[in-house]
Amino acid sequence: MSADAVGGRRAPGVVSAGGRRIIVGAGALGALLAAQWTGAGLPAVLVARGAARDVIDERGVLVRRPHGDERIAVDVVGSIDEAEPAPGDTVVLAVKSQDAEQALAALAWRPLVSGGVVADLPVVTLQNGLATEDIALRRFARVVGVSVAIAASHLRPGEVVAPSWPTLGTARVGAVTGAAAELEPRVSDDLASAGFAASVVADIAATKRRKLLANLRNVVEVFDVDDAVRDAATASVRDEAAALFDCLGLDVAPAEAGFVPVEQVPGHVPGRLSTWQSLERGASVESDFLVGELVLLARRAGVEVPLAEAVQRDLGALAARGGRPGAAPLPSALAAAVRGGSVATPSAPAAALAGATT
Ligand SMILES: NC(=O)C1=CN([C@@H]2O[C@H](COP(=O)(O)OP(=O)(O)OC[C@H]3O[C@@H](n4cnc5c(N)ncnc54)[C@H](OP(=O)(O)O)[C@@H]3O)[C@@H](O)[C@H]2O)C=CC1
Ligand SMILES: CC(C)(CO)C(=O)C(=O)O
Repeated sequence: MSADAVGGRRAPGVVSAGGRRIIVGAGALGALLAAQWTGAGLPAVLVARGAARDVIDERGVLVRRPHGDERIAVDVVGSIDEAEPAPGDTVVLAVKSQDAEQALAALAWRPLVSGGVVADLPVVTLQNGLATEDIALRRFARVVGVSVAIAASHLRPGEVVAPSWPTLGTARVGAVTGAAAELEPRVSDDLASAGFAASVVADIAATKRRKLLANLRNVVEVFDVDDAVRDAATASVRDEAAALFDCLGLDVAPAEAGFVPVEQVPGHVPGRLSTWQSLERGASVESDFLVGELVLLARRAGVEVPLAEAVQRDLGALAARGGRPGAAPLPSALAAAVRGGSVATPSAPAAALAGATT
């Protein structure tokens, strides 16, 4: 830990040369990163809200690992101003995509302790989907995107299951514009210090498109499906998405070999991804920025993605009525595609995106 930081909180009047990681959002990734960085001696402060803030303030972050539970005291505050942001710090955005706009709007123009505003700092965007980098760029000149793969689970305030050890997951890092290019190695090193297999990639947007294809399981598994139907349905939506990217000429990074090994943690049911976790907690879901991102791209281009549309619609409606995972059947268009075994082909022309699934 740097000499000028107490926990992650800044000692009065002192600006850290290395800066602090100001993590916004105390869920699966944010609470875990705060715990990992604090444990590794890197200055970090967690901006949390609601019950998470109170629980973490009182008891620290409980990280549940394959070899046992660990409670790590972290510096937690309730607002960006309490974090006393200063030049040299880095903002790490760990909210879901649907909360990115309000979170960044609330902090961007707050003052730094020795002049300037928070938007002068670099921001690291950890979100799945494709939208957050542009949301950040609207206010921050230096944006570094990160695509994280980790089988983390967060169902209770202040508690994260991290079922892989000693490597927690993977992190692919890329500046969104040239203005942030020099930050890439440090952000990658930071994530390595937090226990991730981290590396810099040439095209973070292409990497996030690949991750979005993986995340289509997130939005399918919340319906009432067994494993076989889930996998077949995910493949159908994924093929439609891949065809869309292809048709729009959008690069998709090559697939990586799966997860780092996932081990057992007592009481934890593996394989329930972050959208499932949000629904289970009764929280808002990210689906408008996952499958909904595909719908947006398709509508802009005047093509149809009926499977993506059906999933977005039925999942949105499920969440809006406070439904829990499994409380809705697979959308009928998707069920029909699974029964018929029909999928879009990656090279399908625009018009065929709709036809291929009927
Ligand atoms: N979970 C995982 O394993 C993985 C997640 N990701 C991605 O990482 C991103 C973060 O996901 P995850 O950590 O799972 O999300 P979580 O829902 O677990 O955590 C997000 C946290 O941010 C809080 N929050 C929202 N807005 C604010 C705000 N304005 N100020 C302070 N806190 C705020 C939420 O509070 P509240 O609870 O009050 O809403 C919640 O605690 C997502 O884009 C996700 O897709 C990527 C890879 C793996
Ligand atoms: C698919 C997975 C687990 C990979 O990190 C993920 O991104 C999520 O849960 O949202």
